[in-house]
Amino acid sequence: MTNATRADGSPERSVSPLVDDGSRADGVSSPVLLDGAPPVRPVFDHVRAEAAIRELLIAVGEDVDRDGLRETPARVARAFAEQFSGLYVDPDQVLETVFAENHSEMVLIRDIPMYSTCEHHLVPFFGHAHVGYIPGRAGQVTGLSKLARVVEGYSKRPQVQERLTTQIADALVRKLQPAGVIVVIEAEHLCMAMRGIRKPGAITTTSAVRGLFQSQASTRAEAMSLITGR
Ligand SMILES: Nc1nc2c(ncn2[C@@H]2O[C@H](COP(=O)(O)OP(=O)(O)OP(=O)(O)O)[C@@H](O)[C@H]2O)c(=O)[nH]1
Ligand SMILES: [Zn+2]
Repeated sequence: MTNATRADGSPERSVSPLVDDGSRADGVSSPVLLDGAPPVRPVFDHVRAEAAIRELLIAVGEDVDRDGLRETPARVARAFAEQFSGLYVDPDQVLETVFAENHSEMVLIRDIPMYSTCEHHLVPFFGHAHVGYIPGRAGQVTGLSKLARVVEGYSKRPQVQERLTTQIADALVRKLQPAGVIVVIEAEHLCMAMRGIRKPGAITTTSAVRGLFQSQASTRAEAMSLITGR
């Protein structure tokens, strides 16, 4: 990865920001921090994950050699690799697919199912993402599935809901140069439901608005009425 800087002195993104730039002395590749994004590793270390899960089961007092648990470390490692698969892709790259449709009105996908992992407790938070944008002057739109793919790429990481919401909005701004972006996420956090404060059913709503959705209350209200169905 290059360490170039922009004219204003801020760090330049490398062309392929998910490329790692070296290894630590212990042979573990070093994470790369990208503008506040979580550390990005080039590959999931299955061997290490399996060993760690085995240790965790021993720590809780389980017999890791009993029938039901023998395959569990490998299974959980595979499950974690899937849960955190967004660390190994660049969600922005899917937004390279654009069409010149000369469409200048709002495009909004409501109720995109979303599953992520709370980075504080490593348990799921899940719900729905609503993602909308107003094409920029060029009138370019992206593929509808690509909006859901961006949600997928950023949610399959250790996350907090606020950062997830912001990252999706900022990716759309970066790649589509739209006139406006709105992202709303509604989610239930299992760390608040199954443990701790134990409030199942409590829904957290976060939003990130950019451009016209930020500057025009009527545009934001129109999007919100489409999102809430009211
Ligand atoms: N802002 C924000 N907080 C989150 C999110 N997910 C989990 N949390 C909170 O992170 C906090 C971590 O608090 P700590 O006091 O460090 O951890 P804890 O002792 O396990 O806290 P409790 O959950 O209150 O038992 C908790 O208040 C969680 O509810 C998120 O997406 N956004
Ligand atoms: Zn949590």
